[in-house]
Amino acid sequence: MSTQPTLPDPTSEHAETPARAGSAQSAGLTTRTDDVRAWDAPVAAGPLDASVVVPGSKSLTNRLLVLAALADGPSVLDGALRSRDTDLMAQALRALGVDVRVGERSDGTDDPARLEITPGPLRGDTEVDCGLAGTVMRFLPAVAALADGPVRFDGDEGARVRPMRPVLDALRGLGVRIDDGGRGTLPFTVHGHGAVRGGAVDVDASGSSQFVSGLLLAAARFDQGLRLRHVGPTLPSLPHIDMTVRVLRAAGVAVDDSRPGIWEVAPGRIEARDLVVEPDLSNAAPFLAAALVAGGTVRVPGWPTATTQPGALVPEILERMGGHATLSDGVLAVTGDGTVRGIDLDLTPAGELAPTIAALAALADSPSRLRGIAHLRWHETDRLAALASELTRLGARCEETRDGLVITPGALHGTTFRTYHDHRMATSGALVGLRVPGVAVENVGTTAKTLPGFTDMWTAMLGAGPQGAGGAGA
Ligand SMILES: O=C(O)C1=C[C@@H](OP(=O)(O)O)[C@@H](O)[C@H](O)C1
Ligand SMILES: C=C(OP(=O)(O)O)C(=O)O
Repeated sequence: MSTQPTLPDPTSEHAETPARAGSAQSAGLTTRTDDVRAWDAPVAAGPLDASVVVPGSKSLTNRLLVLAALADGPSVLDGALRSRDTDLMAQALRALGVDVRVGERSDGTDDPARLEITPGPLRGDTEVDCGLAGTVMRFLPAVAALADGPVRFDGDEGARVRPMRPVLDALRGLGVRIDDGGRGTLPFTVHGHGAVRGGAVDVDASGSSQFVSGLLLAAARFDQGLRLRHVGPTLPSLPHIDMTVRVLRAAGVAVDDSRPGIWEVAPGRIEARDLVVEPDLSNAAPFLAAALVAGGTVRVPGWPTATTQPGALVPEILERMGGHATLSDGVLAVTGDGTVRGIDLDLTPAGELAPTIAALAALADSPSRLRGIAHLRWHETDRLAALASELTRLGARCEETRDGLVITPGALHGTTFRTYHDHRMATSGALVGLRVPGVAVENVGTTAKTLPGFTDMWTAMLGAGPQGAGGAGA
């Protein structure tokens, strides 16, 4: 059953996730594209009054690209996100024989947010660069298994510690040969032979919901379809799995999700569709949170009335932290008066919001506890270690628990805010910098993973540039 995201019962308990090998400081120290210069985060001069146009959802763009690549005819995506993660997805699909090109506006100029996708026979003997994108490394192995030869997967150094074993073992159970040297991580080779038998698999998705989504997305193209049962102790990011179910159904695929933790996808055609991508509500979060830190109002147009994005929880969370949120004519407005309240929050359904909420919590008038996010140890970096380290260096107290963080605000002072190649660490540093002078965000260019133009958008929000601009810059 696909539902609107809701916050869990505050009394629920969570199982432990083992510590990541290597600390946030050592994980993924180099990438091919990052700009390591620090960016002086601007301090808000007064209350905000801004509208911010947020580009398309990463999660929807990359799902819809995969489905379009597997569909029975050409599709057009409008409002698609163009960022490192989505461009890597497009590039990988091209390598697999899919025609993905940038479309045009009615006046004949290029429209970067319009992507035209024409499927072709899936080719092997090629390579996929996953960068640091969980959606690329978890969504494409099942697609590669349908190709006609070996597909070699690799990515950034930091990507080589992100878990892949549940996806690789599940595909093996469905008849696919994969070489990963026994590591259960990148790099690995999927030996596609044009078809996947399919059938029933058990998957422990407590480490990432993407293990489930990545198998469901291609499952209609398996000979027997798929029956996937989650067997782990916890299941993070359920809204992202609901999103997968929703986009599959919109493409005419029969999915049964009526039993909790079990998904059945019937074999059949994936219908080509022309679709418009919703704005990325998780990327909207730091902008809306800025209204609480600086006071004033921040508006985001194009806010969907019904969505499976976990960012749908942002208004409720920001209200609990002292803001006021209204949705009118598709515009979400968050107003604050500079007061930030501490919160006790189970973020199991929406772990990708944690860096933003943790930054807010460091500026609050009372301690906060974030729970249900043990799996963040396996995100772009070990986010629990990274947040604990950077918020502590700023002068707050931030301690890791077995499944989250306890944050006690303190007298904060400027420092270099280290970002560990994590786009959401960078936007969190910017948020703290609105109130704390002297915060320099290291490698702010890492925001290009999902939000190129972040620094221009941020300074525009503060009134120092065109409102809602998303153009050049980081
Ligand atoms: O399927 C997706 O698009 C995503 C699922 C989530 O992953 P986890 O379940 O690993 O948190 C989320 O954090 C990530 O940003 C995007
Ligand atoms: C966890 C995230 O990304 P990924 O899709 O790479 O897992 C994220 O964007 O917060």
